[in-house]
Amino acid sequence: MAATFFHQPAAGLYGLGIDVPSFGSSRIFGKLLSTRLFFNSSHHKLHLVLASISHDSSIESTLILIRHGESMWNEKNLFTGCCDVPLTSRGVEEAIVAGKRISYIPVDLIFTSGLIRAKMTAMLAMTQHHENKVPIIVHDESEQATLWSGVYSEKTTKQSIPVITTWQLNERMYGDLQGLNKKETAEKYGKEQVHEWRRSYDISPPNGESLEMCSRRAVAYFKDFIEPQLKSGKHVMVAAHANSLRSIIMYLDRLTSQEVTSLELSTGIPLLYIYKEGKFSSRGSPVGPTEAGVYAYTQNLAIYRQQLDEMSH
Ligand SMILES: O=C(O)[C@H](O)COP(=O)(O)O
Repeated sequence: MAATFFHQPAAGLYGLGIDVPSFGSSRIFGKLLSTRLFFNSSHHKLHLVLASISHDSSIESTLILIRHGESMWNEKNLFTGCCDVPLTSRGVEEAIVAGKRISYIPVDLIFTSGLIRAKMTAMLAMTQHHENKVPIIVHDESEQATLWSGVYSEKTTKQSIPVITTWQLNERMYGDLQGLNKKETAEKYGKEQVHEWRRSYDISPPNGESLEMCSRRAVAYFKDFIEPQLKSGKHVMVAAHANSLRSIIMYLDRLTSQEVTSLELSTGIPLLYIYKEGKFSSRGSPVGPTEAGVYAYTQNLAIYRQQLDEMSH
């Protein structure tokens, strides 16, 4: 049995992870049952999370998932994976348009990958939000980094949105394909082979991560750090990548490994989910700054929007 302590101060989460080997299994070390004990400092509550979590039926929270805008390697049609390249000017524009589309959807907390294209997308999108809160990247890589980035005004803190960056939401590691041209690679290895590397669930590109491997870290992170926030009523935006998001959507929409192969995500299109009574429901994508889309609004979102409008008049 192994116990690990972990913390995400910005998310108000401290945890003790205990891995218990499942006895009786022939692969005794192969399967682990994970128990987590969470201390949610913002709510001063201790949560023991064992397999399932009790649901507060009054809580409704929103989850926005957004793939980054066009990157400079998307434009050149290169396999990018974990290479850290910025947005093109078109990608910047996409992020701003995405921001307009979600400008009336509440955001209390932002998670991004560790890669600049996702961070840029989140920050640019938030410049359009009607609540005018300031997204601030949390630096907790060392004690000193935490100390030196302290904010000492309660009022300013209330007007801020913590942005938590984490490698677990990074794009799948594309192995030996990183930096290669997608079209040329298809010509060299055949369209079918390349399609298999790009879209199959459990086949990995040479020396890279399959979607299944990517989902093991991205979905685990989602369950351990993002879901508890939604369950406590926080509204969350996640800015990440085609494949880390495909794996999270596979989990949220309960897609099979077959169904996920045809899931494609465009750059810069925000997707909205509502968390309520222990369930996630997809509400599609908000259409624009003045229109949320027929399926997007819940009553709570409509009230939030009305309050923002009243504040600005
Ligand atoms: O990493 C990349 O090249 C893209 O962001 C995603 O690529 P894919 O569509 O080949 O999975």
